[in-house]
Amino acid sequence: MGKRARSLSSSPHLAPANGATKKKREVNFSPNRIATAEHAAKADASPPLFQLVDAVHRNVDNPPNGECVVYWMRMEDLRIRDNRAIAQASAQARKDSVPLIVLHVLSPQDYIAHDRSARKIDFVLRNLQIIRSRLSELDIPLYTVSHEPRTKIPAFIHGLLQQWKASHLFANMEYEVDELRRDIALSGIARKHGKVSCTFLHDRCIVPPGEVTTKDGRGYTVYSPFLRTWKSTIDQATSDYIGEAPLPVANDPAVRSHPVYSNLFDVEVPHEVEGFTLDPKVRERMASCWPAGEDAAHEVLRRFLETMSRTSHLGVTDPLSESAKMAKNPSTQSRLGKYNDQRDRVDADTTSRMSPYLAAGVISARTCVREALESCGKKKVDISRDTGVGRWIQEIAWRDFYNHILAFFPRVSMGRPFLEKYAHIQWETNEAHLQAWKDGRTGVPVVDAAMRQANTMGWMHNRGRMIAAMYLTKDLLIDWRLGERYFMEVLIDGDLASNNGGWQWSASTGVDPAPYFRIFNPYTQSQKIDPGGEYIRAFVPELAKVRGPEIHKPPPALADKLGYPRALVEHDMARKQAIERYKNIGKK
Ligand SMILES: Cc1cc2nc3c(=O)[nH]c(=O)nc-3n(C[C@H](O)[C@H](O)[C@H](O)COP(=O)(O)OP(=O)(O)OC[C@H]3O[C@@H](n4cnc5c(N)ncnc54)[C@H](O)[C@@H]3O)c2cc1C
Repeated sequence: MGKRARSLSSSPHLAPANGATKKKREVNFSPNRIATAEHAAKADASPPLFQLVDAVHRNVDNPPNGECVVYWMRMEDLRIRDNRAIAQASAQARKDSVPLIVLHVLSPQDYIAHDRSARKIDFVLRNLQIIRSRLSELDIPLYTVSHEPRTKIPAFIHGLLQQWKASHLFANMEYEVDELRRDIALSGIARKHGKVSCTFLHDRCIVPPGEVTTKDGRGYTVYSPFLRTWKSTIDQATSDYIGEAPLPVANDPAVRSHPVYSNLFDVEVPHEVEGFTLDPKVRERMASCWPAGEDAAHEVLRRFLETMSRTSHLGVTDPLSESAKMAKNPSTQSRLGKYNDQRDRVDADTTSRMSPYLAAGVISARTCVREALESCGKKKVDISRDTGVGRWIQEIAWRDFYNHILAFFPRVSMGRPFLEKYAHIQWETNEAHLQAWKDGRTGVPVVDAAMRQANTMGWMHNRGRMIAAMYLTKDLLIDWRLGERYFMEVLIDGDLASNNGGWQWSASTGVDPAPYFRIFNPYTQSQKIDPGGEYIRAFVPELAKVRGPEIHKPPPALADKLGYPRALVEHDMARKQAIERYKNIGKK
């Protein structure tokens, strides 16, 4: 984050709904939340990604012989398969006939600065535990270490590299401002000492930021032309963009008796990080809804590609619990095959639910696209609006798009609206309304079902996210950043680029946003995405017995009788007020 101009006010600690057992750790650390317009403009003028790319070009070319190669696995990188940095690190280690060491740094201050949810940290640890044992089978140690303060991480890493006599470090890039600046700092230290070559690779997106640009080299800010160029870029070298990176090769088992490296095998992955402890019941529920590990991620994907959707799986379920029904013709009948028509329905598992795995890098976006195309017998990337696979790949392209925005316009990760003119909208500061929204007690059933789905599962359907976000920002006129932060605190798939993109779209402050005057009517949305009310009944038990259209908008007398809250605001009035507020920026 950049220097703070002001911080956001909201409830001082995590809402209990997210399962964190206590207030975030008592550390003397208060990250800056909102940069000034000047700092944001400065970052946009010289995006740190391009400084890092430049630093990589000025890397130490021929480092002195070392005794190991290090791969630094980040929290969005939690896999061994199809991972470019570990593949290159392994190739370098083989070339130099030295062992490969894998490093993971837990950084609690970064978790606080980025509003990481305790659920996400738990998911990271669960995945690391599996990775550790997989790597151990290859005689590769995974060394997990916690470090504070976060500003000292570059020097700390460099110290470790020296201690281990490493010649090379490889890592996949993270596109958030703080992380880019951290890597630039490490590159600088390494160059100054001249002993270690640090290589940062593009791996998160299908097409790296910087490769899909307008004719004059700028980042696209509208999705449709981005998508067309994205596809034509991939078509020029499909296997380069979606081909699989090789697996790492096993170390010589002699590494287990090395005086220094042998000890690294003994270091276990912790079961929790202080301040991010989950209530045991929530932990169990998260582990059941989101089983960790690459095998689980691949199986979740396989089922999406080959099996039919289930109404029994609209909510809290183990995605691998019962055998899903195989589609006779997967390319038209599977969840992928029907994605084009069914993706907006919230009353079954119509979408892939891959987001926690993609956000933590438990599976690569390349693998998802490759396997989706293979399942339909396609060789070229399909982005057609008329096929399930085409529509689904368009969603993966949205993920790329928002990452490109993050890289080209760092302001969005500095708490600033993409459209600076909206910085001065006068938001309401109604704590009771904000809390009701968080708790799923707004009195609008579809909004409440969506929020309770997030609170219970750590995940929400895309339509639910759009409706809940639009409701907070337009009906309640509450600052989108408070919603953005709450989603990060409660979701297991919290991802800065997609979350910020989604919030700024809903608040009409972002790239290619919903125009401010086109405000969702949550009641008509509800009828479209949950026509029979199954989704609402699953998450809002007060309404479990309501049948017919009243489920979408219970009359006040019925709501009172059932102990369900009355609507906080009247939608038509709220809509008019929001349009006025957006038209007259700065005025209440
Ligand atoms: C307000 C708001 C907040 C959001 N916050 C997040 C977030 O923190 N993390 C996150 O991963 N996604 C976020 N999204 C995007 C989207 O809602 C989720 O990616 C999607 O619901 C995940 O479900 P799925 O895996 O079944 O998606 P599918 O429909 O199966 O799509 C496949 C994948 O494509 C990507 N994708 C799909 N839709 C989008 C989108 N609109 N923008 C970017 N990528 C997309 C995701 O990686 C997803 O897993 C947000 C959207 C909104 C409107």
